[in-house]
Amino acid sequence: MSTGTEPYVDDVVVDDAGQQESFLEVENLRVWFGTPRGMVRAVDGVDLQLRKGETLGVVGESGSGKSVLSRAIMKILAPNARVLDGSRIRLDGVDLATVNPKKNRHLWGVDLSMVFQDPMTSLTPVITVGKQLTETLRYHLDLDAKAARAEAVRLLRLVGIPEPEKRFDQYPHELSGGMRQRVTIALAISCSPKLLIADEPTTALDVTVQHQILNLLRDLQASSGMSMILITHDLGVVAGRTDNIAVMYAGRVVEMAPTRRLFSHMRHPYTRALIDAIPKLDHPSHTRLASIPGRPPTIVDPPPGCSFAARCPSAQDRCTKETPTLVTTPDSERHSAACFFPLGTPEGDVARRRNIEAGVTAAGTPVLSGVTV
Ligand SMILES: Nc1ncnc2c1ncn2[C@@H]1O[C@H](COP(=O)(O)OP(=O)(O)OP(=O)(O)O)[C@@H](O)[C@H]1O
Repeated sequence: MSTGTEPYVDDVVVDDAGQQESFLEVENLRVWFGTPRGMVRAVDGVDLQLRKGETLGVVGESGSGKSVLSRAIMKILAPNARVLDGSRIRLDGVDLATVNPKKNRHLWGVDLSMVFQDPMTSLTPVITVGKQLTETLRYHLDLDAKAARAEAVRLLRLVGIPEPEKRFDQYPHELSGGMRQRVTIALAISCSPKLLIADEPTTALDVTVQHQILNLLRDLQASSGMSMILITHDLGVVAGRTDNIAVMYAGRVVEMAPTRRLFSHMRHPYTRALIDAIPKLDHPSHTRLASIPGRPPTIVDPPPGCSFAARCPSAQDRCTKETPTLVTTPDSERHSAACFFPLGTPEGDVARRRNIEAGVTAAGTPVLSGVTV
């Protein structure tokens, strides 16, 4: 596995072609939750960009803030959430903080749409599949009953539901889990959203159905040109299906890069640990992330320093005192990492080698056996 710094020809081409404006811009987003234990810093200074028609994968362990990030973009945060001053989310040039509650209904469905892990979150159990679709279509697109029915059947067919006329009159519980998720996708795309957020859309499904649903999302994205954020624990899911990947850890993005580049030139030791934990890279779409030794840090009043320092084989004294920010890599302006000792740099390689030889990091934590330079 190369962690060298030489630029990839493909990546340079992507960079050159990538001068178009960002469609979604998230800037210094901080979402904290008031709890009896203190302030939970679920999202703590996230910067992201997504261009029109692109798919961004957001990957990280449980609790890293992926869902809170997507809910902040959708403006559906829990009541105890506090979005801190200075946070900014712009969609197609519009600052979402300036969209008033009345206009949120237009935002949901027409501009932004979401597919959740559990289809029953988005489907109402006591209303037929067809009625749920036609109500959405009539509300947002002002279609009459006949046109809405025809469009609903077309959408059910588009998402691969057999005998859509028959399914139209069925209730969600009469469908399999995979079919229910197809219905939620039909609902989510019914008003041609500009951005679709799919939050762990296949976690509740068996492997074969997972593939079908992910491929369906990919095909719909490609044919419609919408932008998509695919949130997952599963690096295999994002490996073949995204343009860029953002790796999240403890409420922050610690690395962001074009997908191929992230796998070949990862800079952050956490990204490397995630990739190393995959048993078979040649079959990534079947592979779930293995857990990384140690536990993510507390996000209630976190100590100073890099949040990954206690688990990081490259950690130095500095990492426990100062918090690294995302810095663009010298060889690709679309690749950034938040690390004082990035992989593939002389200082990063020296730090890692020294720690491995000593068996302990300068931050005082043991380096586990099996970790390589
Ligand atoms: N309403 C809330 N009140 C307090 N803490 C919350 C609330 N919602 C989320 N959190 C906390 O915010 C952190 C980030 O949660 P989030 O659901 O975004 O993680 P995630 O990366 O999506 O994890 P998973 O993959 O398990 O869903 C977690 O520590 C979670 O417990």
